Order: sequence, then C-alpha cells, then structure tokens
Amino acid sequence: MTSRIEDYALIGDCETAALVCRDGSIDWLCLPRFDSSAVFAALLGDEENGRWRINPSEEYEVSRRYRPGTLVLETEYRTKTGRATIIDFMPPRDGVSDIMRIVVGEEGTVEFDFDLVMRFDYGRSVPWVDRIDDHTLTAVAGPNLLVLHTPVDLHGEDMHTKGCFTVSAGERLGFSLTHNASHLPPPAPRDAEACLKDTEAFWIEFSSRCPEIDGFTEDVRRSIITLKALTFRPTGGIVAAPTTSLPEEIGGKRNWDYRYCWLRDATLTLMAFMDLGYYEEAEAWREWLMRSVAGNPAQMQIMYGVAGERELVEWEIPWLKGFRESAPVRVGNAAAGQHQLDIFGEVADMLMQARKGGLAAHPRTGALGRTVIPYLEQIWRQPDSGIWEVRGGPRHFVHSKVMAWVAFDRAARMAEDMNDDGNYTELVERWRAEADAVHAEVCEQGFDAGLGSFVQSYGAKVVDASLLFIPLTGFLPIDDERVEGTIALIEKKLLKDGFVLRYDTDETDDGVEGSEGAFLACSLWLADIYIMQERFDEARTLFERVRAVQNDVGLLAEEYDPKEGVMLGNFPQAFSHLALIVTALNLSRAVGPAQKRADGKEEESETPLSEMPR
Ligand SMILES: OC[C@H]1O[C@H](O[C@H]2O[C@H](CO)[C@@H](O)[C@H](O)[C@H]2O)[C@H](O)[C@@H](O)[C@@H]1O
Repeated sequence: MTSRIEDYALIGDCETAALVCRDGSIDWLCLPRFDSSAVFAALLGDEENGRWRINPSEEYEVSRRYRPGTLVLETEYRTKTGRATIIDFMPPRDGVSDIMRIVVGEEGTVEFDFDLVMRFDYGRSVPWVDRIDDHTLTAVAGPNLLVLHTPVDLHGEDMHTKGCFTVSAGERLGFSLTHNASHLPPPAPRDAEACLKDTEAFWIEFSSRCPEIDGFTEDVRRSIITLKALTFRPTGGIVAAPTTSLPEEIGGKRNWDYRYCWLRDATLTLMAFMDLGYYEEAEAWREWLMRSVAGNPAQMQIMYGVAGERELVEWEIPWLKGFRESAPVRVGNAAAGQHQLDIFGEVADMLMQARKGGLAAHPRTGALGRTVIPYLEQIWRQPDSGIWEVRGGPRHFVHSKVMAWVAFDRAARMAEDMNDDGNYTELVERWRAEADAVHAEVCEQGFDAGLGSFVQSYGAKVVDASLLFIPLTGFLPIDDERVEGTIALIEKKLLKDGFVLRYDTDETDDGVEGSEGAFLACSLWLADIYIMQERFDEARTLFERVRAVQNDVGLLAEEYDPKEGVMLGNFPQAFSHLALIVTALNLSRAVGPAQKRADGKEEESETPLSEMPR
C-alpha cells in the first residue's frame, strides 16, 4: 500500500470500526469487535489481504467530509464525465454488523470499478463464496459469515468479487456487507436509505450535546465523535485506537496493538467527556472499570480487552508485511503485564472529578479505595515501566511517582469530603502522610540541581515530556522555580521542529530500536502549560500547529513527523483527540481543565455543572 495514514477516514458502529481510504478502498476492518481478527487487512499488507474498493474507472479528483455532526462519510469524485459521491457508514450495532456504501450520481455519469477481496484471519483465509441470487453473495470461513447485497452485477475473478457499473445524476445505488456468525442463517438485507437516516440521527443526537467552544467547536465535536466511535457500547470500554501496528517510524519496529482499553487513555478520555458534559459515557466507563478490576483490585492491570479480558498475549503476524513495510505487525500487547504506577493516579483523579462533576458515588468506590490505595502504599517505592511503557526494564520514573502522589492526594481529599462524622479521619491522615512521603522523595531524588530541572527517572540526566504533569496535576505550582527550569529544559531538548517529543530516543533506552515522531498529546500538554504560565500567544500558536496536522476530516494519529509532514502511529488515537479537547477548553474557558485539575477550582464553563446531565 502506498497510502499515507492521513488518507484514511473512520467509520464505525460502536463495536468495531473501519478505515476508508480517499481512493474508495476500505482497507481495515475487524469483525465482530475492535480486537477481533481483520477481514480487510490491506492497510498492513496489500490488496490480497482483504479490502473493498469502489472507485471511478477513469482519472478523478476527490474531496471528502463527514456529514456535519456525524460519522457518516461522504467522498466526492469528479471525472471528465460527471460527479458522484460515495456515502460510507456503519449503522450503530443492533445485533449484526453492517457496512453500507451508497453511490450517488450527482452530475452527468460516472463509471465505477468494484473490487471486493474478503480475507478472514488478518488477511489470510480465503472464504467459500456462494451466489444466493443475482443480488446476494455469501462468504464463509470458520466462525465468520459475510453477506453482500449488491444492486449491480458482479462476478468472481482470481478470488476477487468484481464488477463495473455506471451511476447517472439522481441515481442512488446501495451496497451492504453484513457480518454474522457462520452457523446462523444469513441476515435479511436492510434498507440502506433507512439505515442512513437512523445512523445520522444517532450521531446528531450524540454530537448536539457538545457545547460551543469558542472558535474550536468543530474540532472538539469531531474529537468527541471519534472518542465515542472508539467506545465499545455494550460494555463502556474505550479502545486507545482501532488499529494495530501503524508504525511510529516508517519501516521501523515500533508497531503496537492499540485495540484495547488502557486505564490511562480511557480515564483521560472520560475526563474529556465529563468536561464536555457527557456524564452518561462517564458512568458507563466507570461501570466497565469496576467490573474489569473486580475480584482483587490489587491485581489491577494497566489494560484490558473491551469486555475486561485480561489475557492480551502479544504475537506477530508473519504474513503481513506491515504498513509501508514496517514489520512486525503485532496482535496483543505485552505491556498488559507491566507495572505502571501512574494508572492509580489517573483512576483516582477521574473518580474525584466524577464526584466533583456531580456523578453519584459508585457503591464500590469505597471498596476500590480501601484495596487499591493500601496496595499502592506497598508498591510505590518500586520501579516501573512508566507512562511510555518502555521495554528497557523498570526504572524509578518521576512521572509515575508524581501520579502515585496524585492517587494518595485524591484519595485523601475524597476521604476528607466524606468525613463529616469523623469516621475517615484516620484514612485522611494516613493517605495525606503517604502523599507527603512521595512528594518529598520526588523532590529529593527526581530533581537534578545541576540541570535545574526534574528528570525522567531518579538519577537520570534527561528530561521527558511527562514531567509536564508536575504542574498539570498540582504536584507543584506553575511558578515554582524547579517547574520553570523543567519546562525550559523540555523546550530546549524536546521541542523539535515545532512539536514535542515524549523523550529523546537516542538518550533513553526504551528497549526498542529506531526512533519515532513527535507525540501529538505532548505538544498539546505544553500548550496547556503555556496557558497556565499565561503565555497565551505561544499556547495558541502551538495549538494551531497541532490543529493543522488534522487530516481533511479532522482526525489525528498518535504521532507526527514534521520533517516529512506525515502522521505516524495508530489512527485515530484517543490520546491525541482527548488532549486536543482539553487544550481547546483551556484556551476558551477562563478556568479550563488544566487549571481545575491542578488547583481544584470549579470550572467556569458554558454549561454550569449543576445543569449537566447526571
Ligand atoms: O512506544 C512504546 C509503547 O507504545 C505503546 O504505548 C503507547 O500507547 C498507549 C496507548 O495509547 C499509551 O497509553 C502509552 O502511554 C503509549 O506509550 C504500546 O502499547 C506499548 O506496548 C509500547 O511499549
């Protein structure tokens, strides 16, 4: 494949998602869930690994957009003979999963080529394909069944399903591809036009709840729609991205599977949801969290499957050559077995923000706190793999310790809030003392007086963008000399070509060879810091730079290569989109999320908390 990551747009049904290229090819689709095997894997290989392309037979110009406030994609093709649009969407799941493509003639006539290659098991298994009638084909391999409904004639050729048809102005041709379990009868065709109306209504109901954000409403709305599309609706779990192994370096080995729910990414996503007043989603995720960590919360993992599964064994797919030859393609994620201390702080912070926002206390919050916080008391002095999930061995990462402080600090504050009758005094004191102990250790061992800066890990001589959380969480005030020194050193060492690296891969042994692009979320965190420092012009410039990276339909990958001007890493990524929402809010509100998180002030939002849906 020669496409770029930014050539793709997302469609999804809130249980899985597909990536549609500008050339009309759907190159990525896992069924029936985000983390199931792919039936279209051309994204990570070639067309023989599965794809569904409908594109003009002649030379064309292309432009595309989402229908406003929805995840319904419209790609318009202009040829010498006419103009036509393909409307791509997946109706929100109601039993079976459908991809629908409506080809609409707008002007003159346009001739289209049709090429469907179905390959189950990540692009490997060729199915049995049967013609049921002139308009229906089925494909079966193992547990999977796909049913294609087509208004035009198609034929089989070299294990592809092919055809050629012409659409004239005013004509609409609806195609659908429906997935079901192969032991069940093929589902009856659904009316594509009726599904289009329902799908549009679903997304408009959701996106119309997004408040106006001074000058950034469209970016924020696109981001919140993307985050919703990454939410597995039946359970409330949120995947970090719908893809695996889109590379952090073209041709490199930094290729990871993001189709799982990280406590970190999901928790921060939920904070962004709550900042916009989406409390239903926050509640659904909190339920997911409570179920997932159940049993013994001290065995909390850093990530789970969408339904809370714990086994995410990592393996490599030898038959896929990788996006632009970036191998290996990985499934599963070994980081699931890592110790990462920060997750305790993120979860505690989210639970506190949920309480502040007025979400009724969850009956198990107390039990979670009584188990997890004492567990953290035992382990916070141990080294861990950190927010970046390094594979170069555990270290005493400063960010991890800061987030351990956040966990104790927020636990103490929540206990304080519940302490009207004095029953929690002992816990308040114990957790406050623990927070103080972490604070003292970090200030002593995580700060390098010679550099005048906090450092990536105890004793290191390098900085890391995650240190920006020192002021962002309220660990130290923004005008603390040590914080100012840290920000200055991050700007000097990690701000490259206008974007922020998470760390310098030449100076940090992260256990993986090669280098990577700038991490978009880190660039946005620096913009948040500038706002706290009242460097508003610099904040806006940095924000606008990231904003300009969004592709033509408003989507962001994890990373960006400013030299080549291309996106890198899994796509679209929750982390990048949630960071964009937070910075947009920080820029547009007098007291945005960064300030609120740092000092506990109530937010001056367009939607007063008292009026937010519970
Ligand atoms: O770069 C090394 C690590 O990359 C992945 O982790 C990153 O993605 C996570 C999900 O968005 C995010 O929570 C984490 O902070 C990022 O570093 C990958 O999952 C790891 O296995 C890999 O070691």
